[in-house]
Amino acid sequence: MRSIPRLSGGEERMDRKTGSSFRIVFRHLLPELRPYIWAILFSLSITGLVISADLLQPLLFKQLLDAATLSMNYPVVIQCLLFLLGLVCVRSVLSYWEIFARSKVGESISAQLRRKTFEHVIHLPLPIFHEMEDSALVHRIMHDCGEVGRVYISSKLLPMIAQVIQVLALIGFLIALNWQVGLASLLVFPLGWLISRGVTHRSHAQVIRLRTLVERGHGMLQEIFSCIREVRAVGNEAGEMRRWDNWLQDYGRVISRTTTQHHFIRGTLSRLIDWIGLCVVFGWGGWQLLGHHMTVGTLLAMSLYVQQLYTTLSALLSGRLETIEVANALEAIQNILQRPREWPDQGQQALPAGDGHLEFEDISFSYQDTPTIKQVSFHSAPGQMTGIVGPTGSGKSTLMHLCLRFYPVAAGKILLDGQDIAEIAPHVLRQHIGLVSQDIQLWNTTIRENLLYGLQTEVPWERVIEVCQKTCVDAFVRHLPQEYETVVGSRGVKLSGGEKQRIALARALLRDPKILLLDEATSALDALTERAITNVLLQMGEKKNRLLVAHRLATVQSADQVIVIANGKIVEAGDPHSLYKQNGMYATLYHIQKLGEGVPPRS
Ligand SMILES: Nc1ncnc2c1ncn2[C@@H]1O[C@H](COP(=O)(O)OP(=O)(O)OP(=O)(O)O)[C@@H](O)[C@H]1O
Repeated sequence: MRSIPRLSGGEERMDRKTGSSFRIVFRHLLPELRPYIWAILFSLSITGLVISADLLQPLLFKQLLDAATLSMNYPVVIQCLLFLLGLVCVRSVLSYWEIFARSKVGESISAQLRRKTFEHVIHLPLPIFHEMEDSALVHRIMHDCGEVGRVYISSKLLPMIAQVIQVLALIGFLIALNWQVGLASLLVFPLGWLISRGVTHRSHAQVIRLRTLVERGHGMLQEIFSCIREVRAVGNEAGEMRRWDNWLQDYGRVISRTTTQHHFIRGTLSRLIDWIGLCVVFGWGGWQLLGHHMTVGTLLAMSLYVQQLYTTLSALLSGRLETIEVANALEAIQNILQRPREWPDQGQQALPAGDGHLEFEDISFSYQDTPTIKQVSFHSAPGQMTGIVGPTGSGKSTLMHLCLRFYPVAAGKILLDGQDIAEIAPHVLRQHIGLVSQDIQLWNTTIRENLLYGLQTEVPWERVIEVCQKTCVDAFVRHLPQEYETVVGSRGVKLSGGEKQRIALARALLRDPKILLLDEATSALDALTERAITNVLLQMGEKKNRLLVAHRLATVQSADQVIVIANGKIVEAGDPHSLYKQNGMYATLYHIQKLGEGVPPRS
């Protein structure tokens, strides 16, 4: 049997993270960066110009001060001042374009990653959606992909490349101006690097914990808001508040530690190194100045270079934390992208010729390791209505889902017009099977758009109205202020259960499928509406193959055959009348439901 792949949760994934974050980032990011190579080069060349302006500035100050203090050459002073003013203006313009180019690359990569991940996720097999929280998938696509492109690439990675070049150039300038003072000022760097390494190492665990916490917080909120009726109904607002308070406490603890460490590296530590560096320059430089081995201009230029150097270095060092974060985000995205898709376009691209003859041949299926369907065999022909009844949890819905290839069968075959459905491409198969499931999902849009959702061909509006009249949709829609343009709310919250069922039924019929699968599709309807809809289903008798799961035996009274399932096995099968006469499970269910107070169904 094909096993259903497991997708590990956030915590599990974080714990097994090893190796250098930089290696992970580069391995996963290089292929994403390739299409933007020209934009990146453009951005880097502008950054190069900005850095050149920054490097030129202390030299101009040196020139200015030396001209003023040594030779009293005021025209040179004025020239230097004007040049400095021009340089600041040019640098500002360049800086705008630098940020623009970087943001463009970052945003484009975020969009590309989001598209790729969404495209992959939407094709993942259903079991993955059962195992993974929706909020985790949303977090991957919205937060992680954004973090990688918008935050990391545009604000960290591209500047980091430039910063490395800038550091090398600054060291060169310092040594060129005065190699002894220059080298001495660099001695502070290893100290800063060691401290930052220690802090970063400790921060790693915090960063991982923070990510997991944020994801859990999103999941909790999503769950509470989507179950708000249940929360209200049992009056558990205070309980949810306590849950949320606990989360806030945990989050507060971790975020304050992470932020402190982050600011410690960025602020305190960098300022400390900065100060020590300046002390070295001014101490030794001042000494040299007194001995006339250095000019005031050189001392000022060196102090400005040292400041630039340590600001750049601290930015580089703090980038390590973001690199850890983004490595985690990239691993999480890869974890999804590596999952195999749902039988990618495998199988025949056309249905076999036929009217929709369905045959279950010795089907068995398990969710994980729990056998759910056990050697089920039956067939249903076009024009037939097959009722499927049985105790709750016996596997009725699962049978419907197997028809749609939501899961692969473990043993046996389901044949559609003689062709094993495992050989038909899922999207082709599903175009010809209409499903109305127990758990009806409507989109937060108009009734009209919900009715037309997913239709591959244009359907005339008259046909839509005709179907809506038959399925009793039109009757209630006409009473709504905006009729078919009424927005139904999130998951159809503004409609009653029965109204949602009618819309779902109309939507399935509009697809004009060969096979119609109705899983408790009329359970929320009143007896009169249910009868009206059952009549419609009966009228479709000449063409369609209809499978009807129902708890109310009245729903399957007119079925051509009824399959009774218990514990994943067929225990009885036949037409309703003969089943009743067998005095087995069907008859027991029948009596329990007191259908007609013991009057047998029509023969
Ligand atoms: N995604 C899933 N993962 C694991 N087990 C599942 C999953 N879906 C259903 N099951 C289990 O499989 C069994 C059959 O479920 P199924 O929904 O097919 O029953 P059913 O007969 O349609 O029930 P009901 O009449 O209550 O709708 C149940 O025991 C259920 O708990």
